[in-house]
Amino acid sequence: MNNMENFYTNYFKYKNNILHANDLNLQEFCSKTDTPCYLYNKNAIEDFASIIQNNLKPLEPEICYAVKALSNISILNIMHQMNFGADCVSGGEIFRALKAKIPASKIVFSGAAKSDYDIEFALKNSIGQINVESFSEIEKINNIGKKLGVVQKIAIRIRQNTAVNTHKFIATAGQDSKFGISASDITEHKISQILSMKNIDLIGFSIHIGSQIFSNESYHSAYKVMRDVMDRLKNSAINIRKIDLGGGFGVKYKEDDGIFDFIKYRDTILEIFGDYIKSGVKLIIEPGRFLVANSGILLGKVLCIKESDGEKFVILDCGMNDLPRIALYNAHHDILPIKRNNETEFYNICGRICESSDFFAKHRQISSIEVGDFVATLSAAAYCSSMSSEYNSYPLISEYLVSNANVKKIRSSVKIEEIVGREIFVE
Ligand SMILES: Cc1ncc(COP(=O)(O)O)c(C=O)c1O
Ligand SMILES: N[C@@H](CCCC[NH3+])C(=O)O
Repeated sequence: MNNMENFYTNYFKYKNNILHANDLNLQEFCSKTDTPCYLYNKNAIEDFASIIQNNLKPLEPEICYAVKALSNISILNIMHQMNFGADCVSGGEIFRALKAKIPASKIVFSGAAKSDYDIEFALKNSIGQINVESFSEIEKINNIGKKLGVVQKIAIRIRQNTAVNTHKFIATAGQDSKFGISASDITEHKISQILSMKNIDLIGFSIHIGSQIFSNESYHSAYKVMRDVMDRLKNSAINIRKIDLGGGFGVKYKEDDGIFDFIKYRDTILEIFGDYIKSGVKLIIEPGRFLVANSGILLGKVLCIKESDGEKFVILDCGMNDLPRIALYNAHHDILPIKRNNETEFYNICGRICESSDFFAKHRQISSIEVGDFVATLSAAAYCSSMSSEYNSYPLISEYLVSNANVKKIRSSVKIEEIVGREIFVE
């Protein structure tokens, strides 16, 4: 694999015109399993992790995987085996990370606003760091810390108010961003107030400007904002021990997409924070998408093919409930039939949900398919299962993990009886 690439093509390949995940024949797999389902490739995740580790080695960052990207506990345990911590945005994600054996000390709790319940859960479990996003949240943590007899380490998330080069729905910076505390509000006076709180230990700053970012300029300008705040506070009593740089590294969804330039990224960090790193301050990064996106596929079956007014429609037994990214962000996902032949056709490939935005691809040329054939939607690991829903009363689907040629189930689908069983029938 090209050291800088993290595309899926090394992990999902045709052999004798049948798509394989490593050495696993996906035609055989789909024929005997419960499609639709997701299938993730452990070898791919490990390789994508090495790309980050190798390129950022000189910085020795602590890597905290952003759990929201793909939150299955077996995936989190792969991250743990690689010595990564977890970036969580809810008590539920902290629960998952702990269940996956990630040490509490390696858990960072981020999020625009946190409930008392979640803060209490975090403090009771002695998590490593909370990235705070408002001054009122700091007071809340201090009060809960007092009640529990805990001193909580926090970092202040700095708001970046200039636009970031990515889809506007996945930017967490810009004028209308709800995330973080404005740099101008982080004054020496505020810092001394925080330092006087007995149940708070202010250990540094954090920033996260959005997701699927390729532009080094976006990182450069955000990290400069962070550095300027740190410089301005040089004479305060703050003892900076952690600089949390967030995640957001862009991945390839199609052949002609760019690749994230980790060397430029590394140089930017060294340029802006080199002196802090030299003096022993630890960096944290929080990659989510980059570690998993191209490790996974969504496997579905063709339920129906029809031609209507000259347009060919393929309808699959999965949909936007399983993979909402296309409907939400007009995202591109490659689609490959499991059995390939020499004929191609242009299809509108749709999900089975009763929404017109439920499609996988419009006018996409792929190898011709028939009813009953299996189809893979690629790059389906980041923000797919974790954002899926039971819309139209379709249960969440199974998840599988392949490692070399071995495949294991890592989540079972549920039965409709279980879903309806949560409801309370009031007549
Ligand atoms: C605070 C925080 N850190 C890390 C991430 C991970 O981002 P990505 O999956 O783009 O690396 C997110 C998601 O945007 C986030 O909100
Ligand atoms: N859900 C988004 C990423 C959001 C990242 C979290 N702030 C996506 O599918 O691309």
